[in-house]
Amino acid sequence: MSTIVKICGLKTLDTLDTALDAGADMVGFVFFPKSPRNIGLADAARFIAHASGHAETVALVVDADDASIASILDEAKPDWLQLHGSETPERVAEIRKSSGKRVMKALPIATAADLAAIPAFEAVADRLLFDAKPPKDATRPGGLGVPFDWNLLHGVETKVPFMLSGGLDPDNVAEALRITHAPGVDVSSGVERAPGEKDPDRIRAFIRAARGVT
Ligand SMILES: O=C(O)c1ccccc1N[C@@H]1O[C@H](COP(=O)(O)O)[C@@H](O)[C@H]1O
Repeated sequence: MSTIVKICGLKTLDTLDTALDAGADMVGFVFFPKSPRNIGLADAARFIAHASGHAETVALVVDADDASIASILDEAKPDWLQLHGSETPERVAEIRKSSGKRVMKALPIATAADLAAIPAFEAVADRLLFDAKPPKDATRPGGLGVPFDWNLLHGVETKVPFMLSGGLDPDNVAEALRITHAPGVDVSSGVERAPGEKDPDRIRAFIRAARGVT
């Protein structure tokens, strides 16, 4: 089956169109003010409406409260919520139930011990996202362009599908897929020319490489 590809942190209609035309399965919009990819509700609503029917749309939030989630759902209407903070399994279950949306929970990975979180989260999420654990002084929990040791995922089986992220780019995604057999990949920094500024050529190259087309 073809690898699911998500391009995250889109902020312009042009780069959204590049991702859609290149065949992205999922497109992500970041609702986190400290991120260089943070997007306003009005733009997100416009872009999500534009992408609807062409790719699944994802709203990325970090430890968001109920009111913030409600306004994203009301105005932007994404298909998925990506929970990229330190949400507990109970909070993930609550958000999934109250939103009625599919929920992807990001799990920070640095060592094999971090995989112990899988059972609690696979019971409450529709999809897991394995991302590199951020350094303690990081200003955001993801989107840092840093990979983790993909060999940690060797032989890992999950009850719900998972995606791989963290420092992926057009040059390393094929190797990451070879090692992890991930059903899907998610990228942000690796398809940018500067933080928050997507590069159309890199978006196209990433999708080609993830699909095994060079
Ligand atoms: O992209 C961001 O700025 C971001 C902010 C806060 C949480 C997550 C964020 N991005 C997600 O992080 C991973 C890895 O990104 P990268 O490819 O290493 O830059 C990815 O899932 C993004 O969706």
